[in-house]
Amino acid sequence: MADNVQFARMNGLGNKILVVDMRGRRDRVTPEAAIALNADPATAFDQIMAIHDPKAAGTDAWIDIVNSDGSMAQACGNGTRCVVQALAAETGKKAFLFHTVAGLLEAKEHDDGTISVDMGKPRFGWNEIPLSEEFHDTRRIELQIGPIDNPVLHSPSVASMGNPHAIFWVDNDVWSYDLERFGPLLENHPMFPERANISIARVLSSGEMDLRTWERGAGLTLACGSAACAAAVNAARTDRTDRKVVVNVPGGPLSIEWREDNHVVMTGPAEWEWSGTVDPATGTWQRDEAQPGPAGARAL
Ligand SMILES: N[C@@H](CCC[C@H](N)C(=O)O)C(=O)O
Repeated sequence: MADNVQFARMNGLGNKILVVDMRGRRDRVTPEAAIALNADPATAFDQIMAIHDPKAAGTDAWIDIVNSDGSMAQACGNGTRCVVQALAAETGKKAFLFHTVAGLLEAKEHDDGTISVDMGKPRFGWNEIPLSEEFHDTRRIELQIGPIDNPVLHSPSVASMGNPHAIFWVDNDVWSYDLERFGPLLENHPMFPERANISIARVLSSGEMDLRTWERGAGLTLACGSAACAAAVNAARTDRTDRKVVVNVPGGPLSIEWREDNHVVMTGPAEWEWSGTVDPATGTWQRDEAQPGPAGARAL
């Protein structure tokens, strides 16, 4: 047990997150540990957010993001809010600058407990997402699923929020689509050489939409923050909505603003559930009944 680290089980609108404290260590959470943790119903998760020592001056931490299949992700909006809440509870700080493989992320906790994350600038180039085919206009690409003459889902908008997203626009209730069936087919479609997060979006008004997401490397989720950002920017650039929208994901509403400086800011809640210790090499874990969590004191 000497090699164990603290972790907190948290969620961002139901997106299941394990925040793992890897500060002061040189090793990383292994894919084997991630797969073992996900196989246990008590610790099953969508993403691990592993907090490492900062690698650059002026930043608070380096964050590794691990999907439940053990693969690495470049962005996780809901997980970032969880990291902010955990570190704010530990340090009393309200504003943070994180470093991830996709770049720098500014985040802050507000007085009402909600957390905003500047998710950076969206990228729309076909080779930035990336796609395997050249498209000059990624607001609507040729891709469909279902019968060839009557596709169930077709013509998505695509974007990178650091990670790849495809947004399929629908007119009907987002729950009337079998995302559990079509999600994995589209996630692994040859169009997406690095796979993709697949979302179904229904625009309700110029300021609101419903969204369901099949996450790359994690499957069906109650919330995907980067998908909400990708849906919001694509809705705005296809004139479906304004640049400031509420995105209703199954876990609740997220506020997304695509600012004039091209940065996308996501605001929403984070929730601590319980804490424990885990071996980052194997995933062997133990619950710590004494940890009070953010409302009391330390979560990590
Ligand atoms: N839940 C996340 C996104 C997770 C990453 C994704 N599965 C990927 O591999 O890109 C969020 O809240 O943004």
